[in-house]
Amino acid sequence: MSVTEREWREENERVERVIGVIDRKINSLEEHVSNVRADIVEIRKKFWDDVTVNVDDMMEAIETYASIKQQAEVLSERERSHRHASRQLATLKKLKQSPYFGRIDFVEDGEQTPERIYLGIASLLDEQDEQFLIYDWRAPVSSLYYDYPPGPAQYETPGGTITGTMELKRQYIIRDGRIQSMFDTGVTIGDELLQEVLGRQADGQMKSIVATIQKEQNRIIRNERSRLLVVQGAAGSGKTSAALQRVAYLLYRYRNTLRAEQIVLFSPNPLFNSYVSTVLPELGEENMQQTTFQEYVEHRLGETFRIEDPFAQMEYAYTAMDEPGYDARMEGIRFKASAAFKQVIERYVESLRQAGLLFADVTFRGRTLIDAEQIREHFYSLDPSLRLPNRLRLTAEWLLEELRKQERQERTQPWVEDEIDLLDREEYYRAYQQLRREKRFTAESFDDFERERELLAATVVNEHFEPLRRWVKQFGFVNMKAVYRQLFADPQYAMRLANDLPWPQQWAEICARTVEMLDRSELFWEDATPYLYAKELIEGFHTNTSVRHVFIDEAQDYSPFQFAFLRRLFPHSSMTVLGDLNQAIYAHVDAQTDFSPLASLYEDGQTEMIVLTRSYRSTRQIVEFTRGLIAGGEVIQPFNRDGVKPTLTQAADPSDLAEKIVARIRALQDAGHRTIAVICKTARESRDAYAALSSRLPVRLISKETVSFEPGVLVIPSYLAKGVEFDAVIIYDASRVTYGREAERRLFYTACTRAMHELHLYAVGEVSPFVTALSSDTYVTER
Ligand SMILES: Nc1ncnc2c1ncn2[C@@H]1O[C@H](COP(=O)(O)OP(=O)(O)OP(=O)(O)O)[C@@H](O)[C@H]1O
Repeated sequence: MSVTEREWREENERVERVIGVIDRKINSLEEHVSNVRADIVEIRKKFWDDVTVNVDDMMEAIETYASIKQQAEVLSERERSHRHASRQLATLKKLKQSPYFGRIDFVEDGEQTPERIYLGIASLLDEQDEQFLIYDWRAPVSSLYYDYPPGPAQYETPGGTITGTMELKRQYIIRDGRIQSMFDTGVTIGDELLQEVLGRQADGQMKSIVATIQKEQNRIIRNERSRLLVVQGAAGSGKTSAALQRVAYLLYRYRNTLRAEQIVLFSPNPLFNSYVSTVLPELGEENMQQTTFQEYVEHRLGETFRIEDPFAQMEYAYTAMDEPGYDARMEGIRFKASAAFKQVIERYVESLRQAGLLFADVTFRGRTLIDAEQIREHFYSLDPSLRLPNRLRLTAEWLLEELRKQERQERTQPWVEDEIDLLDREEYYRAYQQLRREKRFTAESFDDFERERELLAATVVNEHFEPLRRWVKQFGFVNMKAVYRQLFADPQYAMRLANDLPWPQQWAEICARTVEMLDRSELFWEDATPYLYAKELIEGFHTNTSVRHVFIDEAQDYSPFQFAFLRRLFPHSSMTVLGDLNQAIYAHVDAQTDFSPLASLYEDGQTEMIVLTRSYRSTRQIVEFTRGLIAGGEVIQPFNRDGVKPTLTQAADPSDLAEKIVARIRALQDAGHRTIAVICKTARESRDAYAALSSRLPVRLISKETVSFEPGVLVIPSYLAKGVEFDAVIIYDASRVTYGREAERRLFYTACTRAMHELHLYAVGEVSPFVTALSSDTYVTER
């Protein structure tokens, strides 16, 4: 629909008018900010002048305290005001560049005239603070824009449903305060704007999509009904984008009660964290907390074990096929992530209520104070109907009491004397002063040398016992490593617990490998969650009660174990879980075919599932190629953006391969592509590719330690490219040797679907059967 000249003029005038208002607001806010800043500097400078520090007299001390407190409160109020104003200023400056991106004219039922609603990244009131010049995209009325074409429409407000008719829906591209283009649209969100947005070059950072959110994505963003929202979405369907806009939405919707740090996003790797970190600031919001499951495990178990990282496990799964024990380890990886093994752990822990829990001696300076056997006897003498964590708490109390007795005896040990003699003068004096203070109100005199030695001895021993008490309070006396080891030490042990459960054939070998690792204080990645789960069942669950929303991206790579775990960790939190089962690349998810294990996490009726099948990232040609790589791919709909077909090039040998790839990269650069990724299957292959290419052109090797990437040419292992995208993707080796086994199909699919504009595959020798099985008109063979 075309927009008339008169309308163009009116719209231009409106933009100018609005920018005028923004300018004036910016000016007055800048003045305010600078005044507040001056206040803060002044208060900080005079902080100690205004308070009379006199702590000798009780009354004066109280006054001094009150005065300090008052000053501190004024200061923190000013600082808060400064932060708030600075944030507002930053948002206004963004609005000045692009005040809004959409308009709807909506006539509410019962009204005569339509209201014009302009949508932008934040609300803006006129100078009288009466009329909205711009509505925040998250305001209830704004959902009309995302959900309906012109015609009958309705939206929800806290007070109920509002119905009416949308008479117009218009979109704008406004840059540097000027309308660059504008169009009216009949369908939900017009193709033109999306074409424009999706056709742009990538710069290594994810973008906000507020102007073009699609209806089905809006359902995810504004969902408030479900405690668990599960999104299964095709590659490039906007799962991550929707998740981040949802964070922004929640921060707006619950702005009086929810803070950014109460939202946690679990991401697949640190690189991804940096990739998405700009979206929320772009929308004028603070970033949520970001972490990875690995980081959490490290935090909990890193002091006890050297834990294999998930990428090392992945590297093993895809490179070690010829090593002895490979099949057993892979079977172990799958089994240890399964619901069956989770049950084994639960049954095992249950059995420990009667017998079998293993303890550690309580030792001090190389001597055993209370041995494991005594602890065991005490523990099992407690009421067996009590839960394990409660019995441990009682045991800890008993141990602390025992320690108190031991501590008293310890004071006469020769080492204590030595230590007292070694106290430097200052410590001695401090101890002396402290003792004097403590004795101030008693009748005893403090002249007695013996008495002084006694008290110093008590202090010294007390200090040395402190870590031991802490250790007891943290249940260090449970020999958790031995408890977990016991499950594998005799292969029959766990099998007896299993009876009806599916069981791995190579269990004996799995057990032997696990024990070997544990004895070296190492933990395979596949053991990390079961170990932690068992530990928590025995000792009581750690919980984080302040977090309100947990987002799990790339959820297909989590085991049911990990989900159950996160659910317990964040008991007061809702969850948004986003994933694509076709991109499940971890060895443990082989057997998992859907997200159904999630359904049991919350009560009935609290879970909702949304499926996204439209893919936005890649051109139509790329989607038509990639969807053929997976079963059921025909449901994936490409967004209709045109590009060149993927190419397949066979090279004669590795040096021919490098030459051809270098030529391709140069051509891609000449065509204006800024981020070009040479995707390899593994880190090992990446190193080879890097060695072959880096002497001929500048390339950057991405490894698991890399924390951010900039535009340019990258060589990257497939599993680190998860979740991110590039203008052009080169598959370094699409041969049968590299991508031939069924287990490699999803890895291959994940790698190919990272491409936005161009996809080029290379192979030395026989081509991967995943490609040759495709219809030959989905790609072009080049020489
Ligand atoms: N509504 C939209 N408007 C504009 N761009 C969009 C929209 N939805 C998605 N995109 C773009 O499509 C690309 C893919 O989005 P995103 O990374 O969120 O998908 P994903 O489902 O998480 O993908 P994957 O599972 O493959 O990692 C991004 O460039 C994103 O900006």
